[in-house]
Amino acid sequence: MTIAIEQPELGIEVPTNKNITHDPNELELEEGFKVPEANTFGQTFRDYNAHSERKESVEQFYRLQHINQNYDFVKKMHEQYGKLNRVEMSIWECCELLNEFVDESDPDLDEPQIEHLLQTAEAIRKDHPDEDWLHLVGLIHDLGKVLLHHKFGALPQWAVVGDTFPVGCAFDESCVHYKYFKENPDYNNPKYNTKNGIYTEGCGLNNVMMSFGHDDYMYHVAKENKTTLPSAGLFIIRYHSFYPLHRSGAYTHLMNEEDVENLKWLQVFNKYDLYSKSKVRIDVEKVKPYYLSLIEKYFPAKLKW
Ligand SMILES: O[C@H]1[C@H](O)[C@@H](O)[C@H](O)[C@@H](O)[C@H]1O
Ligand SMILES: [Fe+2]
Ligand SMILES: [Fe+2]
Repeated sequence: MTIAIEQPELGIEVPTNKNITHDPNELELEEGFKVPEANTFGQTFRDYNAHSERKESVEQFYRLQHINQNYDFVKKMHEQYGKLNRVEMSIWECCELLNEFVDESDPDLDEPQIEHLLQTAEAIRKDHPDEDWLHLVGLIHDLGKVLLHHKFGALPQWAVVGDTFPVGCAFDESCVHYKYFKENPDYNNPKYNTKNGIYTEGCGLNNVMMSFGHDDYMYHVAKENKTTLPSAGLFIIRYHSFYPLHRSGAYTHLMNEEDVENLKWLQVFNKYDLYSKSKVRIDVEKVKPYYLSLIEKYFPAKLKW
């Protein structure tokens, strides 16, 4: 059974001066979550053109992602990874497997993924203490990155992380490092390179095939293992990397009414996913009992992955 939740009142929450803390390494959780002015490298968040030690490697990541993620590739990956016949494990075991990975697409973070999961979840918990389902979504939203692990065939980073976008219709110019799509075989394919491509206006995101990666995979894992998370929670997991939509407002012509409602929660979530990235460590052992209780509430003890 899926648990019903109320809609949030606000859409996007932009950083305001009132909430800014001046030390980027300080994750201030005392009086609500404060949006930092800069990331750990002293740059604005998600500035893909800023000169930083990660700029070149992040750009090379997007080059490969944009060349390789086409309609046929995504279809093939759904067939291979949709079966969930690789591993049986609990949600917490998966969190621990992520310990060794650093996301090569991320200009704002070079910490192991488990830190990011807890930082996101704890920041949400501070501001929305009663939405326990949203705390859990914070903890699990990036678990699909386990596809990088050798137990899952050690997929290349371009098949797992980075922003996502629909395949089967034209790539939108708001995508990060858009220029590299010109080398994608779908770019010149008339079947796939018009505004709607193979889709129809208002068809609903559920009918749109997204580039393959950790979002869609984790959505599938949660759904097939019969989570009781509300539909907004599943929507957040599935589309949290779809920045062209939730940040730039592209592809809205493909949404239906349900998507419009769910998008409000995704925009609440995004603030914590993005701006909680920092060098401040969370004491895992201290918060673990709380998260284990949430996992027990919303998931079976073992899941098929
Ligand atoms: O680099 C990041 C990272 O891979 C995140 O997990 C993803 O959700 C973002 O969209 C992406 O920009
Ligand atoms: Fe993510
Ligand atoms: Fe994340």
